[in-house]
Amino acid sequence: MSEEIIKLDKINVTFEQKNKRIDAVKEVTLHVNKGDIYGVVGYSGAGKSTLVRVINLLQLPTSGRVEIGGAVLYQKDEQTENIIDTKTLREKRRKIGMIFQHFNLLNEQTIIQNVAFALKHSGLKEKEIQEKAQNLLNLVGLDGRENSYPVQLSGGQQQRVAIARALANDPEILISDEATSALDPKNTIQILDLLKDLNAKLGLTVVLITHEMDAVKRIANKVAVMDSGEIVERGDLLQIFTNAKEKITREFIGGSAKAIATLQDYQLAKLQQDEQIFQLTYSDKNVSEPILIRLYKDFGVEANIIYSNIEVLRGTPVGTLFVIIKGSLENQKQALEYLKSQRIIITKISEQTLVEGGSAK
Ligand SMILES: Nc1ncnc2c1ncn2[C@@H]1O[C@H](COP(=O)(O)OP(=O)(O)OP(=O)(O)O)[C@@H](O)[C@H]1O
Repeated sequence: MSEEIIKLDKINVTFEQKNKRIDAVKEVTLHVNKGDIYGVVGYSGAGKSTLVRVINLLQLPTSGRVEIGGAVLYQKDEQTENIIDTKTLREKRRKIGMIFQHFNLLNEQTIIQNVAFALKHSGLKEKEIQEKAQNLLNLVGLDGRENSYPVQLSGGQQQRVAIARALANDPEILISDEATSALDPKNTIQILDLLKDLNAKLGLTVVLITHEMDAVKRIANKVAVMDSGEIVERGDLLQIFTNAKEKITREFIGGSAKAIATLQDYQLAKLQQDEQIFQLTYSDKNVSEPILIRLYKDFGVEANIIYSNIEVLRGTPVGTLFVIIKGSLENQKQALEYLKSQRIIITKISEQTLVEGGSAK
């Protein structure tokens, strides 16, 4: 079984202001396996930053339990509050790197000095610090730039420095809080690919906070959707993309999920008695196979495509078709069995699904 490196249980964070109480995080349980790239998406104000700051107790929860790498950092229920001692907390925090939208580099220092700064309390000798800082810069693709100053670098390069700095104390976890939000599309892709690379090379667990589903699609294996302080949906990337239940998830995913709204407005009313709508999702080698032609030839079932889309999830093309299948019930049943045998995920688009997802814009 995979090891759960982050275990947040029943986390609540409430901010009390003069006349106002803000429940920023409500009863959130989030478990992240070692080696996951776990995307947390949501609109601004959903509570994403507050939730991830709980992981290293930069934000103390109002109640709940925080366990990181098997150590309980914080636990509070009605009777008791237990928090790990300051010294151990400081050590634990060093094992959790963080990067942000703003790179927060020291502008008067060269980039190698910026990285070395994070090693000040590492116990290493000055020469070892310099060597390690250089290796980290090499790791993030900045060899040869060590004596540049932050202003001499592009945004993407500055974020690489911030990543090298975040990795200085060999963290097992990296929290990325909107780290690509200020970057142009090309740099965004490069930084995301670097995070994926570090995840593969170092076994680094990444928590990726973002409002951009494209970032999640590119590198995450799991995703949670936050809305008004709660996680409203979560799962494996493919599962969420093929079978999102919540309207807000569909809004984030766009593409085929949005097509459901169009179906409600347009297609469903036109269905004949011997017709049903299905969403077919297929990946890998299936993508190019002429499956629908076989449905007609082998099973006498007509399949009329009303929407098609291809997404690339973690480098794998995933196709989605919405089809109206027409034929006798028995033939339809056989055709669906055939599709299943081809490892195609079939979701019947029922009236209920359409109503639930229908108002997505
Ligand atoms: N220190 C604080 N004091 C009071 N309210 C806060 C504080 N920090 C966050 N909040 C409020 O908590 C809610 C959640 O904010 P949070 O920053 O976690 O959301 P977010 O999903 O990360 O959005 P963004 O991407 O805009 O940061 C918001 O209503 C915010 O105004």
